[in-house]
Amino acid sequence: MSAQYDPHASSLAGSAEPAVLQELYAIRGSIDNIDASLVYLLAERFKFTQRVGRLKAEHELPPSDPGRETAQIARLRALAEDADLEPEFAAKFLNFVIAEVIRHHQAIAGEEHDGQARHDD
Ligand SMILES: C=C(O[C@@H]1C=C(C(=O)O)C=C[C@H]1O)C(=O)O
Repeated sequence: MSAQYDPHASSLAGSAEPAVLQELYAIRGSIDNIDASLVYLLAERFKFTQRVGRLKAEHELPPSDPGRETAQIARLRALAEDADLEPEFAAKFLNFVIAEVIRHHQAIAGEEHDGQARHDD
């Protein structure tokens, strides 16, 4: 955790009663915990997708898999509906993450290709 992080950083400090601010900070403590979990979860997801990227590059498979993506987006939309989360938001979020993963896979494939080209020299 960053040593400089101030959990009470706010532009609202002078605008509300101390009791209101106390409640706000308490709620924000949980928001902070969730945000930290999201970062750890995303980091772990990217570790796995990097493995997929290396596997695909080794076997000359394309970086993206549209069939898999369509199924995942449909699944996430349904989960979001059950969880009372905007399905459109869930789909946008997953698409955003997948686009980044595909960029990584393209980079890994490029490195693999460069490595092979050097090896063939
Ligand atoms: C991770 C993969 O590669 C890409 C990224 C995906 C993802 O981030 O979930 C899904 C499909 C692929 O377009 C995969 O094929 O499993």
